[in-house]
Amino acid sequence: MATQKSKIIYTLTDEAPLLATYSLLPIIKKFTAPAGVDVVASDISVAARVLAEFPEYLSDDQKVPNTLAELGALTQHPDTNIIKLPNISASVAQLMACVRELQSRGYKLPDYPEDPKTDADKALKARYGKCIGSSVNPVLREGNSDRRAPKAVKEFARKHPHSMGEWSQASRTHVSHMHHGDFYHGEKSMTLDRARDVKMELLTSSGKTIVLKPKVALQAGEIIDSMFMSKKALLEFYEKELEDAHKTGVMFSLHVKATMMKVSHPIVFGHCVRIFYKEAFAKHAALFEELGVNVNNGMVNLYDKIETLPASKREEILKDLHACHEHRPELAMVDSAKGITNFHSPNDVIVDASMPAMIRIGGKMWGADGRPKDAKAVMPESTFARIYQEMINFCKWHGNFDPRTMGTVPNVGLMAQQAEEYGSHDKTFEVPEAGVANIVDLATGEVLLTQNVEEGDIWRMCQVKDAPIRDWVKLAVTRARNSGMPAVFWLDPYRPHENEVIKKVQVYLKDHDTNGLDIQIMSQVRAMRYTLERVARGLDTISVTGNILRDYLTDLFPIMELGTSAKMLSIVPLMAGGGMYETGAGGSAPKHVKQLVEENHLRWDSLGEFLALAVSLEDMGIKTGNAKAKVLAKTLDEATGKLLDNNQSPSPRTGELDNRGSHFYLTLYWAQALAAQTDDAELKAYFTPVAKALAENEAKIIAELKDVQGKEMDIGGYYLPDPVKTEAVMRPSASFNAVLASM
Ligand SMILES: NC(=O)C1=CN([C@@H]2O[C@H](COP(=O)(O)OP(=O)(O)OC[C@H]3O[C@@H](n4cnc5c(N)ncnc54)[C@H](OP(=O)(O)O)[C@@H]3O)[C@@H](O)[C@H]2O)C=CC1
Ligand SMILES: O=C(O)CCC(=O)C(=O)O
Ligand SMILES: [Mg+2]
Repeated sequence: MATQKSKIIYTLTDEAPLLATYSLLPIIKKFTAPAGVDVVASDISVAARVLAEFPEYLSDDQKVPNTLAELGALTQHPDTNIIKLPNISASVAQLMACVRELQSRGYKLPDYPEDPKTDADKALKARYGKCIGSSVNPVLREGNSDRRAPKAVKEFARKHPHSMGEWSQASRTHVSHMHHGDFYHGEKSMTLDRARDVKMELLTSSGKTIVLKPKVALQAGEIIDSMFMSKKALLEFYEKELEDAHKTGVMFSLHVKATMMKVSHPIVFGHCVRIFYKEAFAKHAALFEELGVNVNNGMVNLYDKIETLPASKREEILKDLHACHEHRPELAMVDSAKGITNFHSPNDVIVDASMPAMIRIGGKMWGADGRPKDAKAVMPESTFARIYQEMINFCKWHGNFDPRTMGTVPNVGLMAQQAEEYGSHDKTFEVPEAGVANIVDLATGEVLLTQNVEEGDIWRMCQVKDAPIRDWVKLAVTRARNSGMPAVFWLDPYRPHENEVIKKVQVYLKDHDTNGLDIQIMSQVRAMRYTLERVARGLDTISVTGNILRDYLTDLFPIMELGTSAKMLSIVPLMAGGGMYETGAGGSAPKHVKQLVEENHLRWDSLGEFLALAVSLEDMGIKTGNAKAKVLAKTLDEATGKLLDNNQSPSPRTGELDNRGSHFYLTLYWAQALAAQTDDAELKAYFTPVAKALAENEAKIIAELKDVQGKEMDIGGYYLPDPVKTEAVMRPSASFNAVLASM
């Protein structure tokens, strides 16, 4: 058994990245073994997390360890080296589908109690709640984020530009956000003078005290914020924007981040759906209540619930819903062929990926007729929505970006220890009664931050600890120094939270030698404008941002520059000294699974995995003095470069080279690079015959990989695919398997 020092943990996740792993991981294991590096798989899929949560319902042979908790603990160990692939951040609908699948496979899990009445059901729902939304990344991300396009990838995009839509100056596409009553406008923030335990409590107008969060332990120097979104202001905002879109004939498109903001954004989403279908919801209020309809989980929830009704009642409801469309704007579609709108599920349209996709094609979303159309992109919370409007303004004036010439925008993101809004879901509450919402020192009774709130407002507390900010500033200076690029902190002095952050940044910058570096602080909109003026001139600029903008910008710029964020290098230097290497900056591409199952073609690009593995091996080589690991890293990078040069990344079209074919070419080039290098004679000797065998069998292997395509495939499950069936599908070339087996 390898020690922690020579171990790389490779996560098994969900959907397309999991399928790709069935093909890639066996290859990686064969290549790393001669360097004494053990690559071990660790299952953190949504299915595995559900099973780990409910051992008492399972037979002994069905029980699985809580691998996520184990990995979380390992992030605190200096030798830890994790390669993390994207995983599903499940909506309620996805969780329920996963549970149903597991039940059908003989796992006697309890049903998910959507509308719990008893205490037992409430407890069950809370346990399932741990598996919903973004519940993996915050546990593993015990460091800040360094995401960038590697040079070879950027060069490739310059030489082979992806398609970009036209931006017309007459485009009516725009962003709509709230101008009052949202989290931005009432925010209060402070830096803690000393460590304190606090509680979050509501003193209601009727005289009750409701403790919403009994205890949060805060550290000295930590920044905390108290903010709320007014329900009244939100509803007025939706009404106004729906009216505006209808009157002006522009399509309505709602963009939220219900995965990460798993408590607040489903509520924000649900209000929009209920206002859109106001009349139908009013007419059927009692019935919907009885059925437990909850459109915070999307219209899919309503459609599922009414399934149980007699056909005539169901038809009446559908007719009434339909009638609402008459006086409402056209809705953007997620799948126009299937009639699935933007309101179907809160996780279908996720801000970070959906806004760049829209901007990339010239400011269009898909209409019900399957055509791209101008849209009103509705993002209620104004804090970060404004950056998109700024980019749209720029595109309308200057036209779309040109991947051949545009500069690059790497990101250094404040992420560690559940920083800022993305760590706030356990401190987010829908206010049950009007009153005063206080954050109170438990020991002294001092009220630290106070807000006046009304029934239905969403109140939350955010935290960011001092050490992560210090580490983030250091990472920014290091990246600016190593890249020679100017670095801009995107921080808004008018926003109380960011004003506190600015004070710290100014102090911590002094800890470093910044001589000759160009480091500035600008509010988001100015930072966007400044960065875009440089981007258009081919100049590079590091964005140094908080956690939300880290997420947003690391899809936004890569999608413009590279056509996808899957090609990003995404490093998390763990604060305890280890490393986590994320693969790309995108998600798990659910559409890709469908194509594999229907046509046996997997268009997932594993470039993110190749890049992550190379830095993971390099890091291990440096930290443990394993020279062979360094050689593996260097040759892997050469192989990746060659794969790009030869344009052998997966094609989206069935019948052409797919994920498995690109894995073959990577294997061939990696073996050839190892055979050609002279730094390590043993590796050279080991890989020379492998390279020869792979090259000799190239035509046969590629033919075998191509021949299987075009037919339906069975992988035995979606959330828990059958390992034997999936391996057979993902490793279909007998000739390739034979070469690997001979190693
Ligand atoms: N780090 C993480 O764990 C993350 C997880 N997620 C999760 O992923 C799921 C899907 O999220 P979504 O917002 O749709 O974002 P995705 O990034 O999964 O999908 C957007 C589109 O990007 C393209 N894409 C992404 N990765 C690749 C790749 N490696 N190769 C080729 N194309 C790629 C695909 O385009 P095309 O269809 O044109 O091929 C895909 O449809 C959700 O459950 C979400 O929570 C999201 C972001 C990060
Ligand atoms: O954890 C998630 O839900 C998504 C993460 C994400 O989008 C990102 O880190 O870029
Ligand atoms: Mg993201």
